[in-house]
Amino acid sequence: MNTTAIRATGLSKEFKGQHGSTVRAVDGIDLSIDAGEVVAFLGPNGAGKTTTIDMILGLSEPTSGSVEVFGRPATETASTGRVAAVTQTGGLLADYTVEEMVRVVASIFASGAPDREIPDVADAMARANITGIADRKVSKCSGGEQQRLKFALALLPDPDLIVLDEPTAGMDVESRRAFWAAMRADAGQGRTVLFATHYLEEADDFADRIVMIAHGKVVADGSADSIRAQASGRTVSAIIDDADLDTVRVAVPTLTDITRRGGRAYLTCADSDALARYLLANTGARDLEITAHNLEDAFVALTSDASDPSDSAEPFEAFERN
Ligand SMILES: Nc1ncnc2c1ncn2[C@@H]1O[C@H](COP(=O)(O)OP(=O)(O)OP(=O)(O)O)[C@@H](O)[C@H]1O
Repeated sequence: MNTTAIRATGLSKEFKGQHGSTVRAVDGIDLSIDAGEVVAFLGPNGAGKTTTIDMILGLSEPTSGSVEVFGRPATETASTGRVAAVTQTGGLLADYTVEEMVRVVASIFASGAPDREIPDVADAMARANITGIADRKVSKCSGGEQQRLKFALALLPDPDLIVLDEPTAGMDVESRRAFWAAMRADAGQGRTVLFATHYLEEADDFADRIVMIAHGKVVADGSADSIRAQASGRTVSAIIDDADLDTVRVAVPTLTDITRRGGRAYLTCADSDALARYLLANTGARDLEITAHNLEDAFVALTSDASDPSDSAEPFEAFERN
């Protein structure tokens, strides 16, 4: 049986805005995350990711609704050492070396909870891939190295849940890759991982499940593949003549788009299987190809559906692979 790591019910958070207005940063989120899942919170700027994460970490209280972590209110679980966080900024001492920093935090853990196992400094450093920079001053570490150091610190209490708020924001491609390589090496060992990101490919590459958030609401939830399909179906392309295309238009009312490019027709439809069957059985269409829309298409479609016209949130950031 799966254990539930995080359960949010009607989770909402309001802030006071300018001129007495109210900002509803999180707007009725229902979410259940099982222990061992690796989940990405994907959403544009201002979507409500950080506000939700802060409530999961017990750093702020919901205005309404609730969030439980391992079956207890998030604010209680926060003090148990079962949850650790990697934040974007702060938390490091510039004059220490990397290893000194890890040892200091490990000793704080050891003295604060004598009944817990003594943190294994060497193991946390190896997992976060910072053993090779053990003697480097924190102030001399790149942004990516500092994030890996924070990751090592987060691993010290051997938490059951690790929460990362845009851990690779502002990193170059190499640093981002090294960070995720360290994360990946640690995943798959039963730890629950929740990370917020703007980067579509990061969510696609690393998460088992993507929870897409826009305007404080969950607009899609599933594997990257299911979100691609959910957003706008699939495209069926084929070599087909105009007369056959006319019959398809009439016979398949769920067709949403037809374009012609380079001798092929591209047909978009919610039920690509039914469309393909029709084309093969009733027309002279040949060389059929069915392609899922990419995650960027899905992201734009889903977040713009939930959009507030007065809001000018950036859509997303592309992720450079090379
Ligand atoms: N302390 C606060 N006071 C007032 N408004 C706030 C506060 N914190 C967040 N907000 C607003 O709540 C909304 C959600 O913000 P949040 O930081 O959770 O989004 P986000 O998805 O994490 O964005 P980003 O990707 O830019 O970090 C935004 O409109 C933001 O301006």
